[in-house]
Amino acid sequence: MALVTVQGLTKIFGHRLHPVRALNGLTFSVEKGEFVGIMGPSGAGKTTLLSIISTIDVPTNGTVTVAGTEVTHLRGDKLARFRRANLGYVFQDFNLLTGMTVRENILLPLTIGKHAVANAQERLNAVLSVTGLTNLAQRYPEELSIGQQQRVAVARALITEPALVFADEPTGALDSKAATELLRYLTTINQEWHTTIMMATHDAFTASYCSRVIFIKDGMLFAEIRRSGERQAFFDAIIDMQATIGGGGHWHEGTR
Ligand SMILES: Nc1ncnc2c1ncn2[C@@H]1O[C@H](COP(=O)(O)OP(=O)(O)OP(=O)(O)O)[C@@H](O)[C@H]1O
Repeated sequence: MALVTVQGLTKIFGHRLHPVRALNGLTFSVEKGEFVGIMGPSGAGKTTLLSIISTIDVPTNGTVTVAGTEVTHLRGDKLARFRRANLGYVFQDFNLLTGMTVRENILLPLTIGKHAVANAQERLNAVLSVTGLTNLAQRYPEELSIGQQQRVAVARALITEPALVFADEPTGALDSKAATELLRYLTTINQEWHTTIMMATHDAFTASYCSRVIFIKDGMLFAEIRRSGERQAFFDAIIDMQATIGGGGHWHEGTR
């Protein structure tokens, strides 16, 4: 069953005299339980696409349906409730609050949810465990490595048990060891918790952890490839597709 359906999505930025067509009639869907990578050369529209599916921005035309709800027209309280119930966000720069412990940062989305959550401690223990942070819960973000900080951001995204998690360049700030670690945790979350993940990335190594990669160029669907066997073979196929799609050297190619 499709968890996400994107239909004829178009986004035009800017002035009427100088419009920038960031998305140009994109149509695709994502099944429940998929781990989908969004790739494309710089300026292809990856961030714009994720922003619209994740309800941070609105399209100029087209629709996005998530878990049976058309999200493109949600506003105000309804939108806030929908996000809290269904969506989790992981950004490149983590956005952790420095004056709060790891535990407090992770629990924050539940606190914002106004009503007390009965099984908050249970959920906290589960997300700490699945992100390998159980022994670091009382630390402050500045006492953690960059990779551990990014895992706190993942744990925070998971605390509300969202069906769908968005990650925009989640390994962008990490060295290769921390990136590999994070990707293994994301894989576990996807496979054991069946959380659907949509991840924009430039990096072929990062994308090779996905089950499917959608390539966009100039705001349009260019190709998609599915992983069927070993990760290394998928990585090679992604590299080949990057070469095919071109993009004037604007890829930050994975070399790991
Ligand atoms: N707020 C905005 N106003 C005007 N143009 C914008 C805005 N946001 C994005 N764009 C343009 O839309 C196009 C797509 O941008 P987007 O950031 O989605 O691409 P991307 O694939 O994420 O690129 P990158 O890999 O470099 O982050 C680009 O041409 C960009 O300049």
